[in-house]
Amino acid sequence: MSMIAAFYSGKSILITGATGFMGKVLMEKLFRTSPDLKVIYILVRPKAGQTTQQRVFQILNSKLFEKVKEICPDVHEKIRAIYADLNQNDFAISKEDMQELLSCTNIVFHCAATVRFDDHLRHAVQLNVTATQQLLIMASQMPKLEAFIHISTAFSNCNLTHIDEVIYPCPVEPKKIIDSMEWLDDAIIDEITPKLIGDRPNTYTYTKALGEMVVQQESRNLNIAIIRPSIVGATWQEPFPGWVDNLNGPSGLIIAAGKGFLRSIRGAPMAVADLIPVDTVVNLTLAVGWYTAVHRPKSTLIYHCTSGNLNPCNWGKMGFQVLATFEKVPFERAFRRPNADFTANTITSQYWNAVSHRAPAIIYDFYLRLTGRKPRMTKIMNRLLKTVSMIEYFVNRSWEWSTYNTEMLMSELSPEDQRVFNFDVRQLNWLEYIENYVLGIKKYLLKEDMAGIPEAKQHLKRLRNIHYLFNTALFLIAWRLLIARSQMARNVWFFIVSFCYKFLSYFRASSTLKV
Ligand SMILES: CCCCCCCCCCCCCCCCCCCCCCCC(=O)SCCNC(=O)CCNC(=O)[C@H](O)C(C)(C)COP(=O)(O)OP(=O)(O)OC[C@H]1O[C@@H](n2cnc3c(N)ncnc32)[C@H](O)[C@@H]1OP(=O)(O)O
Ligand SMILES: NC(=O)C1=CN([C@@H]2O[C@H](COP(=O)(O)OP(=O)(O)OC[C@H]3O[C@@H](n4cnc5c(N)ncnc54)[C@H](OP(=O)(O)O)[C@@H]3O)[C@@H](O)[C@H]2O)C=CC1
Repeated sequence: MSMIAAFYSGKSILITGATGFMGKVLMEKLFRTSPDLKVIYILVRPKAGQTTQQRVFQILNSKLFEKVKEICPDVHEKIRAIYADLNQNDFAISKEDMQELLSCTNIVFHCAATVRFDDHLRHAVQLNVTATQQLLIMASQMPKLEAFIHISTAFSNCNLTHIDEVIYPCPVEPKKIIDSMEWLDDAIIDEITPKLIGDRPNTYTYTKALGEMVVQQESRNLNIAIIRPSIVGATWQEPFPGWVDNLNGPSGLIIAAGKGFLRSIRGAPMAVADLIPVDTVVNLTLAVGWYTAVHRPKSTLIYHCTSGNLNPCNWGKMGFQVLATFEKVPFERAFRRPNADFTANTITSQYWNAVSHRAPAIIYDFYLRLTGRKPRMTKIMNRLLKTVSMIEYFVNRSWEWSTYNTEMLMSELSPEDQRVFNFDVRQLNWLEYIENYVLGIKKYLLKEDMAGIPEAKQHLKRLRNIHYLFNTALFLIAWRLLIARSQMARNVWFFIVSFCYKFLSYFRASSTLKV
């Protein structure tokens, strides 16, 4: 019997960010392994014309929850969606709902965040810092609370190269930042943002670091733990391999590469690609929830959920395997044949950006214009290159995260818990994982049918022929122009032609002699 699964039975659990990538997988695993849990409260806002109830309905009817509905048929009754907006005071939660949350919650998992790299500092602070502070204040009024688990990121201290499982202070106190965001106007915030974030690359990593400081400062006598995952990718094993539902992290770039838009990137092929499957993060999170509540460590423990030090894979190998999978299961209607080249050299990368990304987009838009259609490829390419510029920081460096606490926790688990809540990334086979990831993107994100693979392969063959034709035509035109303008080129040309002629004559003569 799993001790962790048993621990969550009968519990009332509050999850923020449950509609997000990680939140959904967390809920799914909880229901699948502890179907006897009492209730999961989720804080949800209406979005894209959907009410909170409609959003929950959509999640429960997705492929991800198919197994759960067999194991826990009353799952609909065990989810309590509470209307909430984490940007508002008291999260805009009604008095009755707040009362219920405060009096019943046993465990809190705080997953909600803005993960946009370029979010305005005011908004990033509001969600990643102020909301965390407010949630902790709420938590301190929960008499039945056993553990508060905060999800941060392994990149909150990406300005360092070796990162321990400790909280590193930021120069300006989070409280001061929160206060200043209330009265400074946007223009001034824009001006001071680079100074505040310092040697971090974006507002996301900076505000996640501030969020950790807030957790430390507001911890009072709560049992708190912080989890720091690295780059979260598709599921490894559970509930099935390759599940993913958003474009964050590598997923969007794998699509761009598979569709032939993105063929090269400025990145160090030997740098560690610290990906971690989302189900691994969720298993660790649930194990940490159990450990924090039952063992009540004296101080706030931080757990790194990373792969690099235990089972490293680099970007070059990853790109190679992604490309190999495209050969077997290509994406449909590709713009160009896929390539996945990581080049550390800035000039080479700029060259490929011009030749392999911008020029084809301009040529295609020209063709669209000629055929009376609206040009769009240059716009798509600009957006893509903006995204690429934002992730370049992360694919040109390697980090070392110590994992003492995570390994200590692993050793505390019973063999059954180690199996059910497996977060031992040493068991991960990267080649298999990446192949399933690409397949998952094709099925669950692009919603492409496997029956379309022969046609997609045929399309790639046509693209290859067009590529050869185009290159040959380009070469001939360039050569013709060169010959017309330069005596030297003409001499070279006549030399090559006469050499070929002589070679052929010799070959013919020697074969006649033999007969
Ligand atoms: C040839 C080389 C490629 C080879 C590929 C195969 C090799 C193997 C794969 C590996 C590739 C390398 C991947 C590296 C990834 C590394 C990421 C490292 C991150 C570490 C940070 C820490 C991790 C975390 O803690 S947080 C999670 C990460 N967060 C994110 O990923 C968020 C990123 N997104 C943003 O910040 C914004 O969305 C931004 C800035 C990219 C775009 O903002 P903008 O306002 O311009 O547009 P949006 O309104 O947001 O979207 C417009 C449009 O773009 C689509 N889109 C959104 N995000 C992405 C994306 N990541 N990739 C592609 N497309 C994206 C979005 O859906 C919109 O489309 P519409 O059609 O207009 O709706
Ligand atoms: N994905 C990754 O690679 C990594 C993620 N992390 C961390 O993991 C956690 C989860 O990330 P992930 O699931 O990927 O992120 P998502 O962007 O998929 O999910 C974010 C969640 O936060 C919710 N949220 C955002 N703003 C509000 C708001 N104003 N009110 C209520 N809810 C809100 C979103 O709700 P809605 O659906 O309404 O927008 C969504 O449920 C975050 O803390 C992130 O920092 C850490 C390392 C890597």
